[in-house]
Amino acid sequence: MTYGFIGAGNMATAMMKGLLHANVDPADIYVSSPHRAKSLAEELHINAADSQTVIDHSDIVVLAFLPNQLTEIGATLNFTNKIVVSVLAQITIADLNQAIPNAFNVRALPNINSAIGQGNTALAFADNIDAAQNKIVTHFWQLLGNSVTLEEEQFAIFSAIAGSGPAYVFKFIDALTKAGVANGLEETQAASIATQTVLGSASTLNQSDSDAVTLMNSVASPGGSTRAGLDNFEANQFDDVVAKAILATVNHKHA
Ligand SMILES: NC(=O)C1=CN([C@@H]2O[C@H](COP(=O)(O)OP(=O)(O)OC[C@H]3O[C@@H](n4cnc5c(N)ncnc54)[C@H](OP(=O)(O)O)[C@@H]3O)[C@@H](O)[C@H]2O)C=CC1
Ligand SMILES: O=C(O)[C@@H]1CCC=N1
Repeated sequence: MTYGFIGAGNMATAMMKGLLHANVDPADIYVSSPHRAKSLAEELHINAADSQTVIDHSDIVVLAFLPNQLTEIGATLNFTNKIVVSVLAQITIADLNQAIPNAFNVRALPNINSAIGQGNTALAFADNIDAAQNKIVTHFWQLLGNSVTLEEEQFAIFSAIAGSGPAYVFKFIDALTKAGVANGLEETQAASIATQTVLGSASTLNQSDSDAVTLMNSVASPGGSTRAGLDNFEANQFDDVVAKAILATVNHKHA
């Protein structure tokens, strides 16, 4: 199986690193982009080429440029009979079928954790995709982590929580780090403590039969310091802050 990437930015790099993490042969990965592709290909020992060559050499073509570039790029390249997987946020199957007719189009919404095989990706398939093609695409995403088929109406909220979500988790880790520094820790030490705490907590929740609130309460000893902190989160309407940020994410329209 050969994999082509049109675009060599943050998300494309995460997916290509994820394939390599899953032991895909670097010789089977192709990438094109105006600036970054060549140096990235040298770094990852994969192939850089012009976009049409990438398409022609690939069994699966992944679109990983910005959403507002679809019409122009779609009009200049020939994707006939290719399986085309777009990760362009907010671009629907109908948009893809219009911009890239004569292809087998798939809409995907991944996240950057794909780079280490810990991705979480939503998928929607055009009507002309058959079972064998569905299997090829699903297998590709399984190499990069978890994937789920989702109604297109739910892509916006999936994108906010799973696609943008890593940024919000990193923001929380940064806030914990800053609080650690403000209270006397050295910065790299504070960052390491905060990161390990988030990593361990997510794993504990993932391996537990409990939900997040039950585990939260299990940390808060009666009359203890955690309850004081949780009360402060509550007084500052932490849930509301998060809900508003997610709503802003969902409602944002790409230029
Ligand atoms: N970042 C993320 O976590 C996620 C991103 N996405 C989606 O992924 C897509 C890319 O986002 P992201 O990686 O963050 O953005 P970046 O800005 O990092 O990457 C955009 C890439 O598009 C390339 N590009 C520009 N013009 C062309 C062209 N004509 N032909 C080929 N490539 C071109 C750029 O090339 P060059 O670098 O050479 O200038 C660049 O590598 C977006 O559509 C976004 O919605 C979806 C889910 C998560
Ligand atoms: O910020 C963005 O538009 C993309 C979509 C999800 C994550 N990054």
